[in-house]
Amino acid sequence: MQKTVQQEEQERLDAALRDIEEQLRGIGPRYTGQDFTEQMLDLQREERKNRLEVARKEPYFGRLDFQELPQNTGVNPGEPKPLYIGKAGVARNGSNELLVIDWRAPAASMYYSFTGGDDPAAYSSPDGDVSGYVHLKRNFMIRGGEIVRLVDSYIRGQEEGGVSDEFLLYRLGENKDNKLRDIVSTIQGEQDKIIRAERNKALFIQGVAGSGKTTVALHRLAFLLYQYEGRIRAERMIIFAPNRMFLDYISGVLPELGVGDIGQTTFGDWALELLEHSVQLADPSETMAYWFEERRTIEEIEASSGRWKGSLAFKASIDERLAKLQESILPDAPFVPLEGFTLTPSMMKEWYETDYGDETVMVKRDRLVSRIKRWLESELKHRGVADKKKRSAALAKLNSFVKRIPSYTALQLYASLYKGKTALPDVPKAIAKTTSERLQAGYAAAEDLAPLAYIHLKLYGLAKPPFDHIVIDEAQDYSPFQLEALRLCQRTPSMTVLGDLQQGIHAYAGIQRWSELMDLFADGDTDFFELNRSYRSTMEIIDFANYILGGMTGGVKPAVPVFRSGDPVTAVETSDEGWLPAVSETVKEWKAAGGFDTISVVGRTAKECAEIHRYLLAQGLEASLVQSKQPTYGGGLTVVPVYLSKGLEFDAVLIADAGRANYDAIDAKLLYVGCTRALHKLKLLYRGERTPLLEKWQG
Ligand SMILES: Nc1ncnc2c1ncn2[C@@H]1O[C@H](COP(=O)(O)OP(=O)(O)OP(=O)(O)O)[C@@H](O)[C@H]1O
Repeated sequence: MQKTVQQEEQERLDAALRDIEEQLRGIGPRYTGQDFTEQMLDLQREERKNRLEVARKEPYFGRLDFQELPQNTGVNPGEPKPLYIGKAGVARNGSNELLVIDWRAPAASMYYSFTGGDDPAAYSSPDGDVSGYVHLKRNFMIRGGEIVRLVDSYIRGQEEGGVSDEFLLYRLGENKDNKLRDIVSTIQGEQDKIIRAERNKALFIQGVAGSGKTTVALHRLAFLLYQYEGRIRAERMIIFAPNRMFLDYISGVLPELGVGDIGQTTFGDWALELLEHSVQLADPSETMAYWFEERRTIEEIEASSGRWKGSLAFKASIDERLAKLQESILPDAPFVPLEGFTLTPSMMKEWYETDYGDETVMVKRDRLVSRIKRWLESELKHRGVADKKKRSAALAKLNSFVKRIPSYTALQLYASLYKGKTALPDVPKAIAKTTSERLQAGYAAAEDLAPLAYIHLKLYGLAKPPFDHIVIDEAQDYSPFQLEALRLCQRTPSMTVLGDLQQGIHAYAGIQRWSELMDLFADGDTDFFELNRSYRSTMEIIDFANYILGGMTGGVKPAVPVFRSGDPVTAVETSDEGWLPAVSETVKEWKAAGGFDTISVVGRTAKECAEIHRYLLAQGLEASLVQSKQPTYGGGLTVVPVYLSKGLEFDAVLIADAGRANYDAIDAKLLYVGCTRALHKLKLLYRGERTPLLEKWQG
């Protein structure tokens, strides 16, 4: 009897797994001796073992049959060869022949970029461009050594010749837990272009909610490490995310891709470390409370201190102050510690400018001071000055001379911008007052950290090696000044900067246009990508979210759904008394239906969430409340303020109260963020009048 495709593939999988097991058995115990060569060999064995262990779980997820065309015409192409593509490349035991090719390898790029049709496909390899025909694209889902799903998304010469989305749709239809996952088996062409984009540029990615920005950035790191092995190091890459909970949420992806050691931080934590914790961060929940717990007007947002301090105009004032400081370092009078001893200003200038050329201003200043001290010691010795009195008079003169050479910490210089004679004339009075008081109490607000970090870097430089690559997530919330500070930590721009202007809910601190950030770089050092397809939510949810943004001006781009249909979105009115029972009933109903692993009740404010949370607990529901300083997100049933839900996703979302009192016309972005967290199910309750954003919605 003829074997089915599934049986043939299962046999091949069994053989691959046997090979992998055999190789794993062949790796002996770890070397613990002192021999350096043996230690290096041991490290290589460990790396191989890690790769094999990744492969043992799921050796591959795809197969591409490729018939390479010879470079010189007239020669017949060979037979199509199957390429099995997995998370980790594995060679056959005892040979160089590849059992599985790594998803990041040049040939594997066709698996992602090939869109069907009879024309040749191509990829770039280190030996030049390779082209040929794709005959088959097959997707597998392998669990516990068994092929549980096999889908051919392209067979040459069959049907319409396009690549089908069936496998992608199947994956998108799955439930989510409390961690973001890798997507190697279903990376889409437009995402693959970003992942494989060249290294020495600042890539800016504008992507709608759920377009895979965060996921793509993480895959890009894994790609860069593979492609530029030895030239880019994991310890010199860093990911900036908005908060600790978000970092916890994304923390699974890189290990799944076999990548470790990449720093993950928030701008605040990074800046505080750079400043050696010379200042404490004021509680960010106060800022959140100010902007989100009460109503704020557009005028208040535009006049916010965060916007002002994040601006390039403020940076220009700081640059001027730094230039003045630089000029004031060199003494213009000679140093005469004793009669007949003279150190001329021109000598000091020569040391300062020639000997310490590229160092930052305070480093140069400190070296100059040490040099003056050494000069005095050697003069005293040289001229045989033994008299104690004379020596101590000379040292006293030295002390008063060097004291006059200005010395600043970042904090001192920053504080001087707001107070006293040195205050900048153009700082708005209210900003100067609150900032000064805060700094005096030993605290900085988030908005102070970019200028502080920038000043520190300009004064003292970077104590650590520069970053090889920087990822900034939710970059629409960054000010130009923040990015400028990070730019100082790199020799060449190599960044992935991603965000969504349509989710720019921290408008009091962030940007309105990407050009505000892109203009910081030289022409040719940036690239811009747009991701408009949304993979997270069903068509119904995306259409609804697009509707919310529909009334907004300013080049809003609707998200394009993948053709995945689900339940219609509903909006239900409740009375004040019936509101909390309605929230709890909905949750109970969803739990009883059993179709969702993660459910979220999204509230407008922390206060509203606390109220809902208490009620749900009293109803015997196990719910957790997300708060602003939370380090982890546990999944299950959560109650979360809408402004903290950004970046997360849930199988089902209930917007607790979409009434007018909660979401006014200016809150479109906030409601959009809340609604686009949902994968499969979205419902809104509202008390009293509906938000004007949904006034004409026919749901
Ligand atoms: N190619 C893909 N295949 C399968 N799933 C994908 C793909 N691209 C994205 N996803 C899924 O879509 C969801 C959204 O991804 P991600 O959180 O990275 O998007 P985002 O653009 O950062 O979203 P947001 O701006 O809303 O935070 C995730 O569940 C991710 O696994």
